[in-house]
Amino acid sequence: MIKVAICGALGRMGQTIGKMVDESDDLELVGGVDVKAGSTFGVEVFPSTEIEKFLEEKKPDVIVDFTIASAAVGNIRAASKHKVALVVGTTGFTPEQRSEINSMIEGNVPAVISSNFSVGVNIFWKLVREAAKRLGDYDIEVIEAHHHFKKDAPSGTANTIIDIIKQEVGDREEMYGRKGMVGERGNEIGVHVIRGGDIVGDHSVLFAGNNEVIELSHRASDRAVFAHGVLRSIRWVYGKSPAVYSMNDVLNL
Ligand SMILES: NC(=O)C1=CN([C@@H]2O[C@H](COP(=O)(O)OP(=O)(O)OC[C@H]3O[C@@H](n4cnc5c(N)ncnc54)[C@H](O)[C@@H]3O)[C@@H](O)[C@H]2O)C=CC1
Ligand SMILES: O=C(O)C1=N[C@H](C(=O)O)C[C@H](O)C1
Repeated sequence: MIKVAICGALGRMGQTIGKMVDESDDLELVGGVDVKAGSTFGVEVFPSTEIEKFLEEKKPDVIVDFTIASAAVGNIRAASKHKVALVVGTTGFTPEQRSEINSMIEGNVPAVISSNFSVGVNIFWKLVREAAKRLGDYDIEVIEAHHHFKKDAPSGTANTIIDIIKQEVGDREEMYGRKGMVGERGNEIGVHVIRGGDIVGDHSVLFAGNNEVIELSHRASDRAVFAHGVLRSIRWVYGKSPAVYSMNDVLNL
């Protein structure tokens, strides 16, 4: 059995992942960490101030982090110090935070980091790359929509979409919305963020040219789609060599 712990255990994703781990035959949920102590699926949740005590007592094989960027950096630091493998889904990192995370992980622990653990989104990203390779002269717009409670914008998935597009078409300015007399469109990437209701996670990319538009879209209907990818990543990362990995490694894409 692989021993699993969850940082953000009492959150939306923490609860979804915890349920799936609890129901699995080969993974054991040994505990969680959250802002306040509590319990989840019959195991203890330690307060975030006691994460090192938690790691020393529960000795997980893999720790999953779905918290908030400012917290995840500290959680990853503790896991790396205690040589615990990582699966990190938290988004909203600054470039500086991402660089610090990579340096803490390299040489210490194996870690799968992804802004989106859905298999479908990882295939969607490949389709976006193929389209961007061939439609660089089209006007490109990125749209994402999420639930009322999401704290970061644009989504980590949308940021990954933008990174992929830039890798294929070259560096372009990002234009977050438009208002007033903005004049003729420039060679920017338009980015539009929708927040409302209980939208799980929708992403679209428009390639708009003369007389045609190609639209690529992905829609998540339940957080279980992310949790499935997380469990695949837990099973994959266990025993791997220390390095930063992505879902491309887990899915062999
Ligand atoms: N990569 C992916 O596939 C996905 C990523 N996410 C990302 O996961 C993160 C969490 O999303 P949700 O679960 O919806 O948020 P949430 O707000 O429901 O849960 C976050 C949890 O982390 C806890 N927390 C805050 N600081 C902490 C700390 N220092 N230590 C431990 N726990 C702490 C909060 O109390 C809360 O329970 C967000 O960044 C979101 O963008 C969400 C879904 C899928
Ligand atoms: O906060 C969420 O809910 C999600 N966040 C991730 C992101 O920021 O891309 C992944 C998914 O879209 C759900």
